[in-house]
Amino acid sequence: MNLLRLLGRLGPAPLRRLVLYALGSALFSTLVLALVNRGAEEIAAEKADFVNVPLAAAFVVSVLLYMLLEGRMVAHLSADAEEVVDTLRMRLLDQIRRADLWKLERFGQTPLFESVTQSSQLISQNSQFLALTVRSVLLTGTILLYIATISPVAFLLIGGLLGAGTWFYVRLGRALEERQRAMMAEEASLFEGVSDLFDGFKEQRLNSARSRDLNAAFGTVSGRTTTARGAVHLHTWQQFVFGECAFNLMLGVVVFVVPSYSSAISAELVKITAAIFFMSAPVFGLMQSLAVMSAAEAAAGRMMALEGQLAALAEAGSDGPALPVPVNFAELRMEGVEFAFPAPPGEPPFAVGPFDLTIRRGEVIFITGGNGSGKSTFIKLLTGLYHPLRGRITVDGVPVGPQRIAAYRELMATVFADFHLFARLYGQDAINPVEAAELMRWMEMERVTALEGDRFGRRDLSAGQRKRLGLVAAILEKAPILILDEWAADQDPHFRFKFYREVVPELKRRGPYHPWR
Ligand SMILES: Nc1ncnc2c1ncn2[C@@H]1O[C@H](COP(=O)(O)OP(=O)(O)OP(=O)(O)O)[C@@H](O)[C@H]1O
Repeated sequence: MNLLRLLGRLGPAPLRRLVLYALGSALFSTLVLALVNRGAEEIAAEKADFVNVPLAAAFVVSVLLYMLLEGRMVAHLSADAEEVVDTLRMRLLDQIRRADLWKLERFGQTPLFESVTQSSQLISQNSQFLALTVRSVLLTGTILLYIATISPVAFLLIGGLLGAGTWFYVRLGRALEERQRAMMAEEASLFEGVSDLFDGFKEQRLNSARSRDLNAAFGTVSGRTTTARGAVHLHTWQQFVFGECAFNLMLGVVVFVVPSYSSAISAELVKITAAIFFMSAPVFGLMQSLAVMSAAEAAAGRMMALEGQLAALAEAGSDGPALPVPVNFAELRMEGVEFAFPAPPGEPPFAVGPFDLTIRRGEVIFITGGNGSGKSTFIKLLTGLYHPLRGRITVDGVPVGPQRIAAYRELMATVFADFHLFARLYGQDAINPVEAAELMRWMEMERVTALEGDRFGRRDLSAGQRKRLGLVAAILEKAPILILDEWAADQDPHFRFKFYREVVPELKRRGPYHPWR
């Protein structure tokens, strides 16, 4: 069981606690049944109405203890489930954070979004059903043992019938899992469709034919999702009806068939029948919770599988001890650096390099080339985000291997062509407000927004304005190397002129550490 495996990650205590509470609750629940049977037996024997006070008191105490243990079990399990989901979610986010860019780009975003949001929510919402499952299994077991004390033959018979019913039920459950997997795949396509609609909202709004066509494609995916969901609901219901019929059949066999063959059972038939009725609560509860929990089970399986897949996205050699690179370096060198994207079927791969290049401290370098010539790919290689297939990068002659790559990247502040402006300037603790205000003025942004602490007041800005904030943030990083990918492309003619004639020369003159005030 994936959920139990997941819970086991917190150590043995939560599982032990779950089983102990469930066992206690099952024992007191069975005691309630035994006391009711005993009371009924006494009334039948005395042939008179009377209250056996100690028996009634034991009954009340058993009910109270059963309720107390049940409440404790669910409370602990919910807290443990939240903890384990939180731990796993943070681990997945950590793995994503430290993944190799190139491998992550190929992996895609959909399974990551799904796991971090939908799957973790499914597990949190349905954790109490795990408690119900464990308690129901144990309660069914303790009632069977109670039946064994009344009649071993009935115990063997009911146990055998329950075993056979469970076997069929589990087989049906496997088919349900298949249908759930198909449903999840359709839901992932639906999710991609919604993302597409948002990303291309303007384009579809401007062209009615495109909008209709998109809607038709969306309708197909939505229809397939509905069919897949319908199949899951139908199968869940069929499985439940099968379980219910099988249980009632068992009751019928015990009451109508067995007495004709075994006088041993006939004598205790009322008590056994009462026990079977009592057993219906945990058995139906179990069927219900298994049906609800199968989605959470599958979600737990997906999250744990994703953990394994993300482990494969980790950067090679990133686990070793981190080594430094010279921060006050004189030169950075690319020696025979080559890289290639895997080729689409029937096409040659796109390859760049070999690059042989020396960049000296204080130099300004422009990289030019046509669209698709590989400028951004080169920058990803230069920043150490992509790893060369061949060749190496050195800093003052020190090769940047896997153990120095983290320190090497720290040398760079960047504004990529598709840069992202974070809600906060994460990682910049000591922002000088005077410097920040001066840079905002230089970027002609002081009337638009301001840096308030480590946040820009507004982020709903034009592409060119956002790039100017990106440049402010990058300069404030005070890294030895500043890399700007098509920075001026989004700027108006006035600021583009200022950028090339004033900003770049001034950045070169001052260097990274000169205060801005
Ligand atoms: N993640 C990727 N997977 C496969 N191929 C890619 C990937 N990223 C880029 N490419 C391919 O690499 C080539 C170079 O892309 P790159 O973005 O480096 O060009 P560029 O010079 O920056 O172009 P532009 O001036 O248009 O921004 C393109 O043909 C592109 O299809």
